[in-house]
Amino acid sequence: MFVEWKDIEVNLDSFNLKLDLSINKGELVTLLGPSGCGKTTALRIAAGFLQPDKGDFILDGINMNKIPPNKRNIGIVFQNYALFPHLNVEDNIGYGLKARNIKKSIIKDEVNFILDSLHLKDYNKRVISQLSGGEKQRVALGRSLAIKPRLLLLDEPLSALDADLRKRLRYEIKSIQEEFKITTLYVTHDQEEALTVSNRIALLKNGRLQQFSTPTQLYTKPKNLFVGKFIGESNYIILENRKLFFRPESVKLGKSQENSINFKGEIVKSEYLGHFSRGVLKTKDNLINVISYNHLHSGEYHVDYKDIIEF
Ligand SMILES: Nc1ncnc2c1ncn2[C@@H]1O[C@H](COP(=O)(O)OP(=O)(O)OP(=O)(O)O)[C@@H](O)[C@H]1O
Repeated sequence: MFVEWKDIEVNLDSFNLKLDLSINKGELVTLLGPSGCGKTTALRIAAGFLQPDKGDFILDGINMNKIPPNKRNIGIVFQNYALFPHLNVEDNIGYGLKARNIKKSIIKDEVNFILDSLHLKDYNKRVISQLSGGEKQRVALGRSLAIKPRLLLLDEPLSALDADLRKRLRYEIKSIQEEFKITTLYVTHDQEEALTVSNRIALLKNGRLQQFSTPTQLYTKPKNLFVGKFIGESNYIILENRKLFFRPESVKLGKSQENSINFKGEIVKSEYLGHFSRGVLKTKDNLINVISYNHLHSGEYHVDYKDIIEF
């Protein structure tokens, strides 16, 4: 394992985090979960801003517990940029290299390479105050990449940006992360962001890891109801004393003969969204969310057993 939170325990006033988590080299892992679940706490342990009460944080085989933040060679990007306003773009990106007394000509080449990768070619002399939010965030990313960190920590890096820009930048972050092959811990409370950028997602609730798996596994094979409901849309109904969980897209039109549960009902709510429709099917006992590529209408529906999880 390249990065490891090993038997970590943190006790804050009214919060307790227990964490065992590891990241492979070159992997992007997202910490996801509702507000207050402990995402930032886990990240602060990695950065060295917080000492765990128990356990070890290990990076590349070395126990980091006693190593101060500035000696860990970890890059961090926060949501609020934290750039130096009095320095231009190239000096911001080259800052960490200059502090390491690296030759000017080497810094220049490195900064240009990074600017190129971040689609910020020729931005060298631009002043920070005149950049857009997205550009500032790319410069912040560039500054962390320049020091060739062993681990990159991204703490809600896109939350200060508008929805469109967030979508564009998350793809950019992913492709840069892959290009630089940089091991990354990404913290977000946005499930869509987590699903699109991650190799694996660690979903936390109240300081406990609920599931650690690929986005597909998390969506299709949630280990408990919390995970199932947190990711995507879902149905959870009780039928003949059985608690059944299934996704709206698993509800299919028509009656099925075998290995499925049949419903008969009326579509009481329906939205046409172009390439698909979303609606609510009212049966005798339940309201069931339905998503379909066809227009929705009242009648017989079924869900195959293979698409149902019993919790
Ligand atoms: N220094 C501290 N002293 C006491 N309690 C703290 C401290 N820092 C954080 N907490 C508490 O620990 C819990 C977890 O906080 P944390 O910031 O890790 O959550 P989070 O998952 O990052 O939430 P958010 O998405 O809102 O940022 C919260 O209940 C918070 O109030």
